[in-house]
Amino acid sequence: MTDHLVDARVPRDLHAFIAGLPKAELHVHHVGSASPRIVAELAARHPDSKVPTDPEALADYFTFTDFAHFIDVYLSVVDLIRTPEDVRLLTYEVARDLARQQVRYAELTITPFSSTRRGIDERAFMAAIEDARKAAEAEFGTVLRWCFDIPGEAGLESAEETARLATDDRLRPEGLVSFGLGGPEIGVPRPQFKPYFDRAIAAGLHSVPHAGETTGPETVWDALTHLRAERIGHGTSSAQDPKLLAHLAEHRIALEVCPTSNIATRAVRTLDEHPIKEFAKAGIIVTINSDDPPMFGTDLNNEYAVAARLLDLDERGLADLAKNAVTASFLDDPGKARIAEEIDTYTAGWLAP
Ligand SMILES: O=C(O)c1cccc(C(=O)CC[C@H]2O[C@@H](n3cnc4c(=O)[nH]cnc43)[C@H](O)[C@@H]2O)c1
Ligand SMILES: [Zn+2]
Repeated sequence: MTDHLVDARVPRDLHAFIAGLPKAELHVHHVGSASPRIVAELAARHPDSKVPTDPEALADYFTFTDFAHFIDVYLSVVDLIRTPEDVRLLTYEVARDLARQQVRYAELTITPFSSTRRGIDERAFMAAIEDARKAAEAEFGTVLRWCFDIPGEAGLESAEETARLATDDRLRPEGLVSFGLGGPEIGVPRPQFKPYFDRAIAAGLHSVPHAGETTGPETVWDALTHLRAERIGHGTSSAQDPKLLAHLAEHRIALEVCPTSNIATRAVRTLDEHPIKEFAKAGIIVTINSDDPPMFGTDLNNEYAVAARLLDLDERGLADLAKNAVTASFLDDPGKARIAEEIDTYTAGWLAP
């Protein structure tokens, strides 16, 4: 963890505990996880890009005035990824960064439409991510699975293309487990995507749309009722609707909470105003995630430290958060048991007198 991420309000030894804690991450974006080094390297290959080629300059470039600005910047990085080798390099390096944080399992959200529409051959794209996934598992021990998401603002053409890539047995990658919906929520009503989620669910994929990130609780209800969401990306505005909080808790619909993301995109004003405490009080399964870590000046370990401060957690509380992510994941049962056991063993060893 780089020093600027260490929250001085969290005891140093809790940061050390977090750094070694085996973790799972369920809400982290492929392109959004490109490190400043990788982004700068890709930008240097494409001088026509407005993306800085100096990693140090990226911190300013990754400062957003609002969510729409974030999407613009995000797409400028998407534009840098133009070949299957770019895709493989990015994916492998993201896995390396996850492994460095003791992430044993991650569901990486990928937007294939954004790459195929920019000219990357669909079969070469799938081969690139699968090569990187297998290499990462062999070399880092980190298990990756994919979520393919629809960039909702790109409309039903992108929904059709994403559903085709996710359900055609000749194309869908072995690591694909879920189907999502990303991008701006404002002006992008969820119900229109029902046919595409129905196709994905019929093909055995799990539904995990973003909702309630930049719009109200009705978007979360729509994701639940029309898209049959099993988990919700962010779900931040759920805190405005006590009936929704109770529903999420009763039906064990986990929230993929990304605290710093919500501050960086101005969806939430300050961390102390983040509704994560309301979620925990309501008995909702809270998972902690970094979303687009380099873009938001954070990493997963820092997000656990933020959660420790906001929820006043000790080591056992942090271990429970990590196990929430394992429980809510789409990893097979033996894999879940293995990581949960690792978390318990690590925590017991840390707390042993
Ligand atoms: O690829 C295109 O051509 C395109 C055209 C119009 C709109 C879009 C998008 O909106 C892409 C959004 C992109 O952002 C990803 N993302 C990353 N972090 C978040 C988040 O916190 N909330 C919502 N979306 C996020 C998402 O996965 C899409 O790939 C693209
Ligand atoms: Zn996201």
